[in-house]
Amino acid sequence: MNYLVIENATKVIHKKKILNNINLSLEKGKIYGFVGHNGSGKTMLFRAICGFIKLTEGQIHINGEKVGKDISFPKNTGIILENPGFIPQYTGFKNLEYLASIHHKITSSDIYNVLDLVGLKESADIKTKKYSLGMKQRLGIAQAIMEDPDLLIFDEPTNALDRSGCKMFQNLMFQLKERGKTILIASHNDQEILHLSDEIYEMENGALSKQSSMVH
Ligand SMILES: Nc1ncnc2c1ncn2[C@@H]1O[C@H](COP(=O)(O)OP(=O)(O)OP(=O)(O)O)[C@@H](O)[C@H]1O
Repeated sequence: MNYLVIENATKVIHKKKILNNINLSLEKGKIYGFVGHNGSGKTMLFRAICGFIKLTEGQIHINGEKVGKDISFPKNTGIILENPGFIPQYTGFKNLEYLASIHHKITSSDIYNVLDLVGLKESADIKTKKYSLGMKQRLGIAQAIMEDPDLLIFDEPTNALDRSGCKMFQNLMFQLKERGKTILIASHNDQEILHLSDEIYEMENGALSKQSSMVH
């Protein structure tokens, strides 16, 4: 069974088809790249997968469970949609500790480890109001992966990241893929998408226009 199955996903807002009959079947342990012009519907598709919007037609199943019916939001999912927001007067560590207190899955040392992984070890105890854009993005990546989710959804994950940050992200993605995670990435960085993806989907006017397979 495929891990993530999207059938006839359509979203109409003000009579405009923002998502237009999208059908996709995605497997575990692969990285899927999504490309397309500004406004082509990548973020909206990711929002639908995350259960943040209700589809006008169609359905999405994750690990056999229907989003919006069996589950409101997909369990076990790490998400970056737009620029991650954090509590400015909390340190990087405390922001993650606060978010981790929702599920009680991970310990303080897990949080320090993940901060180390994204290159924020030295900045763990600095308030996020003093973080640069790229540091906040690294913290967003840390937050998305910290509870070791099976599904990862990244919208423009390397925005504002420097070269070492992009490299860190790519290495992390390959490691997570090796461990059987399903990863969706939308990006305008063609090189990055080509390098990372097993399959690339192109979106145009809310529809999937093309698919190309890559072999690593
Ligand atoms: N809340 C909203 N209400 C109405 N229309 C919206 C809303 N949010 C987005 N849209 C429209 O949905 C379409 C798809 O937007 P979306 O953000 O999914 O594009 P995208 O492919 O992620 O673009 P980008 O590359 O700029 O991130 C656009 O035409 C946008 O104007």
